[in-house]
Amino acid sequence: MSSPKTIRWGILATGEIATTFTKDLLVNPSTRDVTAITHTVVAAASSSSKSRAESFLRQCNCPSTANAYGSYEELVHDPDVDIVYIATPHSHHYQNAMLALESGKNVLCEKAFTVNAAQAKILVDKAREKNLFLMEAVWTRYFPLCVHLRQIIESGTIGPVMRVVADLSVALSPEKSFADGKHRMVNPYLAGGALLDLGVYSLNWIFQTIYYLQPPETRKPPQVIGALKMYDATSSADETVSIVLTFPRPRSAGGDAHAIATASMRIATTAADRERVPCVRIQGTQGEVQIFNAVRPTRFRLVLVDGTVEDQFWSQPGPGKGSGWYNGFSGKKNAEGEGQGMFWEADEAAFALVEGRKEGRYLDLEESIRIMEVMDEVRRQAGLRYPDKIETTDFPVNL
Ligand SMILES: NC(=O)C1=CN([C@@H]2O[C@H](COP(=O)(O)OP(=O)(O)OC[C@H]3O[C@@H](n4cnc5c(N)ncnc54)[C@H](OP(=O)(O)O)[C@@H]3O)[C@@H](O)[C@H]2O)C=CC1
Ligand SMILES: O=C1OC[C@@H](O)[C@H](O)[C@H]1O
Repeated sequence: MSSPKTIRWGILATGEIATTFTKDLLVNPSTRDVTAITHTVVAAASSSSKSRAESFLRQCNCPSTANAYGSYEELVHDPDVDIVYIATPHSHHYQNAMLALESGKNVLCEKAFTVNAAQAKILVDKAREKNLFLMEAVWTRYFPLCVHLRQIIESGTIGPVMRVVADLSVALSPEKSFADGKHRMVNPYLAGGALLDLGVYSLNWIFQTIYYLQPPETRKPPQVIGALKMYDATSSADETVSIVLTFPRPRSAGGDAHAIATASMRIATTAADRERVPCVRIQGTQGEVQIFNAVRPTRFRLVLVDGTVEDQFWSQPGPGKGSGWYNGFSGKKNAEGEGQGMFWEADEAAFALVEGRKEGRYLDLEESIRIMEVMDEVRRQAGLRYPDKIETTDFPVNL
């Protein structure tokens, strides 16, 4: 057996998700039966200071040889970096990804991909021009649970999918949690709000079960009707979003499919029992699949019209040890023997590099653009615009 190919990562930014991702990246891939690739971290950069990058590398147990940088520019010029993981707020993705691509680096960029579709298209063009890999890090889509879900749909078990209802809502008490208005969830200068932060997951559940499963030549953008409620009268961050989508589909595929995407940082999906109330329902003519966690799902329920009710479980292998990894504001810690599950998207990026692919298999760049277009349209209908300096497609812009 040939030895695994090691992918050398550079981590751009040192906040919450950068920490979780980096810890997950360093979980031994053999714990999830991946043997052809491994990951290492060769560098991390903080825009605040070199010492912040140093303490990040220590905190994540990165190799002692990893370079710490006090600027993102230094990171993207490190010749040892194969791929840059971008973990800044949404507002910064376009500038940071452009910086990395211009410097010849492959990129895995956190969700939401950019602030608007125009930025996303320019990044995609740049990646193609430079023949580089680029992927949006919607980690949930790479979970084996989601791969299996899509296989179930393709097998016809639930019949043609006619409707998907998807919600990601968390009661965050924003006035209390983010009182000074600076937090990325409510700060318009960071493209904060429910739509880009949470709604993007709801849209991904819908897109992956309706749009992605159509042959590329029949995929058409959905019609969109959206409503946004703003967080407060003075802020341009939304707290609750509801979107109705109609996906045009050939009659042979079941005809048009409907979907409803919702998200909120004001009220939770369910006030009490998250284990019993599904947040995503994928409904076909012969049955449905129910999902109980829209971000880090570990179980789904298959309910068929013949009366079958079956729960299926997927673990997230890793060292866990209740180490306080990021759990979406829940404050819960991962159990002993668990990882977060961000390694699946990292594996997909690594396999793409090894195989010479320039896009991910489970969420390609055209679809990331389509999803950004839906969010643009919702904002257009609701009259929500972020500050010019983060909506711009100019590069470079000092944010
Ligand atoms: N996949 C997932 O489950 C999750 C994804 N996310 C996504 O990850 C991204 C970052 O979120 P998260 O890690 O929670 O955010 P944090 O605020 O914890 O971290 C963001 C980091 O970005 C850097 N940064 C650069 N410029 C700014 C700026 N002007 N304001 C704030 N930070 C800045 C900072 O790192 P430095 O000082 O080192 O440069 C900062 O630590 C978002 O796009 C979010 O949607 C977030 C949570 C979960
Ligand atoms: O990506 C995310 O996943 C979990 C959410 O709670 C968080 O706000 C978001 O950024």
